Amino acid sequence: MANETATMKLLLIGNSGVGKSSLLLRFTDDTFLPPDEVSATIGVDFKVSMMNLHGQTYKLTIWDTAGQERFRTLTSSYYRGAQGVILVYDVCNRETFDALKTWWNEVNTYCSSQDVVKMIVGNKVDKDASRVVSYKEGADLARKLQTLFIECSAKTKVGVKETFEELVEKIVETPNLWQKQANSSSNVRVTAVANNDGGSQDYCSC
Ligand SMILES: Nc1nc2c(ncn2[C@@H]2O[C@H](COP(=O)(O)OP(=O)(O)OP(=O)(O)O)[C@@H](O)[C@H]2O)c(=O)[nH]1
Repeated sequence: MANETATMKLLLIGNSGVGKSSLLLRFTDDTFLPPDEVSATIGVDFKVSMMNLHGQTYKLTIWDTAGQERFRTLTSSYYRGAQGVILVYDVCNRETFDALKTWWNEVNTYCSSQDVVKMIVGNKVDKDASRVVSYKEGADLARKLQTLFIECSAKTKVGVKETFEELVEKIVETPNLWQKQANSSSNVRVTAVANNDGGSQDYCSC
């Protein structure tokens, strides 16, 4: 890849309260707000973060979408042009894990690229005593869907950096995403394609 800043659009989705905004804040500002200072996302918010990976700089625009249905009015526009999607659940809340099926289908419905890289993320592993979804269940689902999986905690920062790095790494290894972006958007400054042979990956829908 050319030594020039490339832009990526990443998305955080999942039920309300799973910790999407907290993960974003931990990653971009290395901060965790106490529960009484956290408010639900209304519509969509986004932050920009630079990442250096293998000598290449990436400008990440990370979109944090509202989990609450009533705020999700512009769904298709969230997904437009996204190269990576992080599907978050709370390891202490089974309903949020079961809801991944719906979120997965939404990604497949709205993502403009078949090759978009998806990652399932189990958050709040610091609350071990309250855990109801095991690591194995998360990993099994990811294996079934042929997608990436990680557990993390926005509170303790365990796994947060790795989440974004693994996702970006996988996007870089998926040349179709870069070629499509370069072809479809003349004002996006991506001048080269990842120099590897990692071809497009098939993701089955559930
Ligand atoms: N213990 C613990 N609490 C967390 C963690 N991540 C988030 N929380 C708490 O979970 C609650 C919801 O977090 P948010 O980041 O607002 O969740 P969200 O998914 O962005 O919610 P919406 O904006 O409604 O979609 C807050 O009280 C956070 O402090 C974590 O890793 N560990």
